[in-house]
Amino acid sequence: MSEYTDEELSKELKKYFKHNTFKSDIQKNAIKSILSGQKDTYISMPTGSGKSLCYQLPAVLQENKVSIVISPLIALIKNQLDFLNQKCKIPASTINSTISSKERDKVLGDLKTKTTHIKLLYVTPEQVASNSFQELFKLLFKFHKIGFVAVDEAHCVSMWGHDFRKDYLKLGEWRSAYPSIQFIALTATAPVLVRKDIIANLNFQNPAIFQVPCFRKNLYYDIVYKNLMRDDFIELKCYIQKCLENPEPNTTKSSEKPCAIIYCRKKESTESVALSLRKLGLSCEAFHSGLKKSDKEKVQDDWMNGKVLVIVATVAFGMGIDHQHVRLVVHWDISQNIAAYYQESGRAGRDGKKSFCRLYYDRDEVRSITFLLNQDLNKCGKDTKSEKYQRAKNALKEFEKMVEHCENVICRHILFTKYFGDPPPKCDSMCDVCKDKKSCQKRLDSFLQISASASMGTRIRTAAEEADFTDLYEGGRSSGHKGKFDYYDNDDDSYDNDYGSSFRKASEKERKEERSFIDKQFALRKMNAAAAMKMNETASISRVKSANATESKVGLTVVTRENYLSLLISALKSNMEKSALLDPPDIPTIAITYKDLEDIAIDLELKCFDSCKAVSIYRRNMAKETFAIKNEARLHSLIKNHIPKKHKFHGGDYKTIVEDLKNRYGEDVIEELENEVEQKKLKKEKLQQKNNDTKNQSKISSFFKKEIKGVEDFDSKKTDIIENEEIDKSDISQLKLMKSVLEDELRQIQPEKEPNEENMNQDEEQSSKKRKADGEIEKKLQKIPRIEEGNLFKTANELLKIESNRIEPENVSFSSSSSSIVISEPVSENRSRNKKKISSIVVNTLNQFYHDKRIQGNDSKALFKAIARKVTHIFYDSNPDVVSKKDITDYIYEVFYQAREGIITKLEDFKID
Ligand SMILES: Nc1ncnc2c1ncn2[C@@H]1O[C@H](COP(=O)(O)OP(=O)(O)OP(=O)(O)O)[C@@H](O)[C@H]1O
Repeated sequence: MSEYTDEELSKELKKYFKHNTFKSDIQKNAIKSILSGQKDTYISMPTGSGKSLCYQLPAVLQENKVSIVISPLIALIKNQLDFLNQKCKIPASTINSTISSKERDKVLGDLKTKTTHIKLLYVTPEQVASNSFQELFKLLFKFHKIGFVAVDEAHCVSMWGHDFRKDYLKLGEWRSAYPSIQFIALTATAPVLVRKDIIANLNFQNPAIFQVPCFRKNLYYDIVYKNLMRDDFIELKCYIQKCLENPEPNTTKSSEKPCAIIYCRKKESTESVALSLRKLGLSCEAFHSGLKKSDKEKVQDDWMNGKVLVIVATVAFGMGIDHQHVRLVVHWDISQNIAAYYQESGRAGRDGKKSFCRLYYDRDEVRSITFLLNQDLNKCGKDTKSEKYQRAKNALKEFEKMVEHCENVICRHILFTKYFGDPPPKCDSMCDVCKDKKSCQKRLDSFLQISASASMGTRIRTAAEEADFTDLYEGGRSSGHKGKFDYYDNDDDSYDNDYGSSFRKASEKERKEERSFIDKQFALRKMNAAAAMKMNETASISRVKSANATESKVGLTVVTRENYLSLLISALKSNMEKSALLDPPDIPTIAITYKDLEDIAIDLELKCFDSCKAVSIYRRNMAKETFAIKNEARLHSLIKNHIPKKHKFHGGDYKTIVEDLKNRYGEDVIEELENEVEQKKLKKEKLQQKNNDTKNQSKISSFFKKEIKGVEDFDSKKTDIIENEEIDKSDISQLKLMKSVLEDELRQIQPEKEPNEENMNQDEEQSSKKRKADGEIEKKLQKIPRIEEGNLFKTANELLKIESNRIEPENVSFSSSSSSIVISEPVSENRSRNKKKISSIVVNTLNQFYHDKRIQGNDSKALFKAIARKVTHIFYDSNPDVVSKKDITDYIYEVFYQAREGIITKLEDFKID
């Protein structure tokens, strides 16, 4: 190919494309590099920056040669051909199914003649793979008719690209067969990983790389939390109107009118959003794959020509659509990853004028997407190395990055520069964070608080909800939280026409009545929506993982799982608060947020869910976990070892943390927190002084009330502190008491056994076997809080000694299937022996609760006995031929749990499923 001077090149640009200058130096240099014909070329530029010209101009300038352009979509090809043929009068064509056989013959004829006129031939990767194309290419290559091959949307080559296409992968092999042909890869701004993949997969050798920094300084980015919106569509409509304000309405051609795209995740949402906005008087249409072809074309044309201002579409819309005057791109639902978000939002402001990109965020959507991504991952089988698995895993990871960004207060442009490996941008207040960080933090805090209370089943109206969010509208209307009717008090005519003026004229009383009416309507709408969601999509909005698999455990519902999850979260929170009081950390642990506790709980809940086959076991496991966490005196290991997802930046030395806290919460916060820590230390000292106080509770219900109170106090932030009594190891009287309780109990529930030499020897021989079996219980019981090591085992061993005199150990064995101890002897054959075994397990398990002061009061001994007797009888009377030790211990855990929850208040309430 020939070398061109800048001047010559500019002339050609003007001649063929009517542009006076190149859009950027990168565009010009990339074109020059291609024209020099020496190297494969990688071009990465943001959407709208004129990538196509980089190959179109060099293709046009090559005499008697055709350049092949590989493009993923027929629709994209059609757009390009319309542009080239109609607007630029450049001969370009395709040979796909969209053209008639006559046209096809014409194209092939032109390509095969001595002088070829067609400059660009567009094909899909699937066509490249076809024999007919391969033959054609071979022929053209033979006669030196190939200019170069351009691979458009080259990220499709990379497994990590958001649009990966298997057929694109085959291009690398094909490319290797023609090493002398120059290849060009073009993609919108791609992350480093994708760039490396493209270059490797297309077998590029030492390519020339042209990459535009991803920062778009004319785009203003912000995030709005849906749960802070008073009325979604009214606010959305107002914002759209604000963004589409046209300072010169009379002189603007209709095709140059400012317009907007709203992206929704689902087809149904595009319809419902479009309908809602239309009802509010906005010129708006839905666009999605479910529409008839003719309807789609009409909607797209109307939008392109300015007849329709807002198009509400799924993310498939926009690829290859060249509209210069998109002033606003709204993501009504969160994007699936940063690259997609960048590309989609980047369709705004192609003309370089200030434009807006807003993302509306809520956790329900996050849950749905996470659920779907997890489902994809689960479908990939167990081969974690397979490409499918890796892609699914990566998709989940990429989505989590998006979520992390939305729940953080960091410059919105930094999200992109970091992702694409560019240096930090000079944002210059072109995002909500850089414009007003404090206000963003406030909104995020409100969002998190409301999300937390909503997921706990409560709806707390916070002061933050009353905050002023006027700035979201860049001086336009407020979102309604400041004053309910600020909507109606500004001078937006379109709104006044509907409601505003009537309000101004109305008397104060009438206004109040109307306010309350509209308030109710708003509430009703939200409630209806929520109810509908509950009925139809409980699983999809649930926080629990694998929600759709819930019914695989017969009788279990997502709602039940949600409830248990909430209790788990509440237990974690309570544990964190309690442990902080008992053992205040040197630095406040604010890095752990509600979201982190939720994450921990979700994983734990999933473990319980996955590991059990029956509902009852699930319930018991969950109860056990909750109970154990709630009563752990020290910071629970799950919290301790948790790496917070969204506050990673809290890490570092004390100085960094303090700096960060200052930035986030202002100067005063450090002093406040230090005082708080001081007070906590004092409180701890006081507590330790008090720790010998015994409580006067003689009834189960009064003891359990203590626990219930803990839950009730959760929201009011009072912490119910269970004394961390250190039981002295040499406290013989304690041991004696336990021993006497046990002996007493055993006497009550079974006839005294006469020791004889034979069974004494047997006991001796097998006592170690028995201890091993019971080791499993001990392991489980270690989870019960406030039991000092040594002390517990001392006591347990004491108890075992007594029991070993009474139990026939040969009948106690590990079951291979459940690893629980199974008493395999039929009850009918030896009922009294089985009773002993049941009672010993019951007593042994209960003992830990007793020892841990879970059974307290004036007559705790009697209470202990009563519970032991009751539980023993329940199992004995249920008369199972095979009773699992695990069943018994699980049941006891559940009894305590249910009592704490107020389900059991007296012995008669003890039942078995
Ligand atoms: N030098 C130039 N001067 C003026 N306009 C230009 C120039 N180069 C390209 N354009 C115009 O810029 C717009 C965007 O170009 P193009 O569609 O090639 O961008 P792109 O980077 O390929 O975007 P996408 O990634 O969305 O496909 C088009 O309307 C194109 O005609």
